[in-house]
Amino acid sequence: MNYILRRINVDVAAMSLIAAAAVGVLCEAATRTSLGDAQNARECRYPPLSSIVTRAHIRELEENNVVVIDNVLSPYTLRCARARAEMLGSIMEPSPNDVDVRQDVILSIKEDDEYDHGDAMIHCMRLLRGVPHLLDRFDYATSRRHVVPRQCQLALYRPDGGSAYVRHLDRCNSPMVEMGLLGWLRASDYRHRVVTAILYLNSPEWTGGGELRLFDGSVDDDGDDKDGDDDGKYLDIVPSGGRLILFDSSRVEHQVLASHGEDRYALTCWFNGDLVRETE
Ligand SMILES: O=C(O)CCC(=O)C(=O)O
Ligand SMILES: [Fe+2]
Repeated sequence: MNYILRRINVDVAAMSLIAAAAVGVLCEAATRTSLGDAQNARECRYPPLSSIVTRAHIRELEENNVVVIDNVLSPYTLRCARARAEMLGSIMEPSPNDVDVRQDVILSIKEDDEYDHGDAMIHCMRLLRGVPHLLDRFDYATSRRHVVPRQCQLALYRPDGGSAYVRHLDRCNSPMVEMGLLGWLRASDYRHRVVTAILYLNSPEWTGGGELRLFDGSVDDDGDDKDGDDDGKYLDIVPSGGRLILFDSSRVEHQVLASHGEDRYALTCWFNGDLVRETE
């Protein structure tokens, strides 16, 4: 009898431990976010951006799901920001994604990092982070109540012919049943992405490949199904230095092609928010 009671106690203790551990893992997943210190659009207002991103650009973003704006940096600012990116290159690391998915190295940077990024890189971060304020000001119809992360992603694709990023969507639209509860909870930051903003820090006359290939029904007009495969039509964006691209994170599938000749740098910020229309 004593033996049975002891055995039950051990089993109950073991089950309680397992349940507590499971709850702990789920709580960690549910509360995991890099947006804890994010700001609202108004707090990130950046006046120099008002002369770069216009009402017409926001209308174009609504209509085509993408807009490309060139020469947003002066040659001097671009050179300084590029120099800063190159300095950071040595401490950039592969992303936690599967190595089959992307082969770039990345670094999360923000204005108040312990090391000073210099005026040019800070200007670039402020330009990107200022975008949601203009989305609001010009009544962007696709999403609202934007959340602006403090951090931007600096990415480097080395010109090794193999560093690329497979076709993907920046917003996670996969249902819980497909991802599993844990993966789904962990992806909460990605489930609310609405707009992607990328600023390229390469030469303005870049010829090193590394195009950003956009797949999207509404950009087909300019796209060209060059290889005739079943990928459908696409639009290739050359990552020229000083080029800013905004696209709908919930709709525009894209991939990065391999570059050659030179290191390819991109600074990216993803904005979360509430989609006004549901994704199909
Ligand atoms: O660098 C680019 O052009 C796009 C990178 C990208 O798709 C991403 O980091 O999610
Ligand atoms: Fe992406």
